[in-house]
Amino acid sequence: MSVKIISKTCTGPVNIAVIKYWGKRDEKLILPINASLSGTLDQQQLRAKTTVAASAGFTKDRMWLNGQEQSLDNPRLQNVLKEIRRRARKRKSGCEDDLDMLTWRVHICSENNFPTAAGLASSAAGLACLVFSLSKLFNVDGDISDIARQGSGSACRSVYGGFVEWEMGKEKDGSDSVARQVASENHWPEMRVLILVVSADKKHVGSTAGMQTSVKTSPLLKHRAEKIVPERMQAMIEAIQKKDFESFADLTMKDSNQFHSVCLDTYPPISYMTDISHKIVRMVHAINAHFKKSVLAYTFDAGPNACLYLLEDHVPLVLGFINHFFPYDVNNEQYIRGLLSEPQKPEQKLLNDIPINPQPVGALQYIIHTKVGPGPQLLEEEHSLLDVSGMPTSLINA
Ligand SMILES: Nc1ncnc2c1ncn2[C@@H]1O[C@H](COP(=O)(O)OP(=O)(O)OP(=O)(O)O)[C@@H](O)[C@H]1O
Ligand SMILES: C[C@@](O)(CCOP(=O)(O)OP(=O)(O)O)CC(=O)O
Repeated sequence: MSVKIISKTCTGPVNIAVIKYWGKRDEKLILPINASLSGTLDQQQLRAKTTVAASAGFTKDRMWLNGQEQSLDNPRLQNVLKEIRRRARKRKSGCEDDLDMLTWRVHICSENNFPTAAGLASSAAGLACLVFSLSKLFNVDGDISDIARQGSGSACRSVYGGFVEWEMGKEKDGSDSVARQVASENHWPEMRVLILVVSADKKHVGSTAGMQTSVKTSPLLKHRAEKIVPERMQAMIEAIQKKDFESFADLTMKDSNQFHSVCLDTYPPISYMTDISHKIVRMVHAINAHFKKSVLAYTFDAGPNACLYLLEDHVPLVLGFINHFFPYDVNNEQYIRGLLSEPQKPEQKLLNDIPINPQPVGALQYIIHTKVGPGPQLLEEEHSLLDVSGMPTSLINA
């Protein structure tokens, strides 16, 4: 007789911060030195998908990512598993069909439908999805953002949809360093996001190591955390609540610029943005100058890729500008991915006003057109990535 397997499959979203998290006050619990705020992106375009299964028949915890077995030795993954089991035990809710699932080992299988470890926040989507899936498996309810936070700081914001704040908190045990939804994905339905992928290569300094060096060496980071971010968070929350795009955009760009200034203020310095990233910055400011107001905002994480926030009405013209300054290979049918929108060619006299030379074909690899979306989703059993024996349905990169 085969041993019973209980499993859950979920998807989890990426989030892109508009007020950046950079720096920890506690490395193990992952407690930040400042609050942060992000938009959760729609899972139609970017998502992690994870199946977690528990069975008395499994001999050890195992994990597969994008078709390859991974070690679960990683302390962050261990902390997440430990914390989920602890919470399930505490709530006495870990039992299903009167079986003590909490002593069972788990199998985890996950895949991302976008490049992993390429500055597109795969860790945030992946860890939020993992924690959400485990919470469904072990019937842990209530806020799980503090568990996701222990997997990767920014992951705590991906457990909610819409616009999400990660409160810095003050407690030593991290109990008040949690994510909170500022506005749902339905609050500002016109908000769109264009991700300009400059490079999908692995970054040379990871966020974890980069922010450790910044905390140790950057006086600007200290000033930012103490003096700048608290006010900026208030202003950003207000801008979102009022749907004031200009304020939202200005704050977003200033915060991205300050985060990258902190990186340069780090010793030795860290530079994530490339020449192409800086040309995107110039293009955005030129477009905003043309409109005589901010209609477009850039933000860059720990890599060269730009994330542009804008309102739906401006997407066609902005895509037209991007195609002019960053021309693409016309044979590349996959250049603009995601939501459909026909680029609108800007008038020549308008382009003449912008003192940027068009870049050679290939400066941008591709563009993802998406919007703000909901938090993690529970899927039906038929979507499982594990078969009836608890092994991955496909061991080839899915
Ligand atoms: N679906 C997933 N499930 C579990 N863990 C994942 C998943 N996707 C990514 N990860 C973990 O996140 C790591 C990548 O994180 P890393 O911070 O290097 O890149 P990133 O999140 O794509 O970029 P960034 O944080 O700069 O936006 C992977 O090596 C893996 O350990
Ligand atoms: C630049 C950022 O994207 C940094 C993200 O850092 P991580 O959350 O990846 O770092 P760890 O907590 O060490 O896992 C800014 C942000 O998302 O707020």
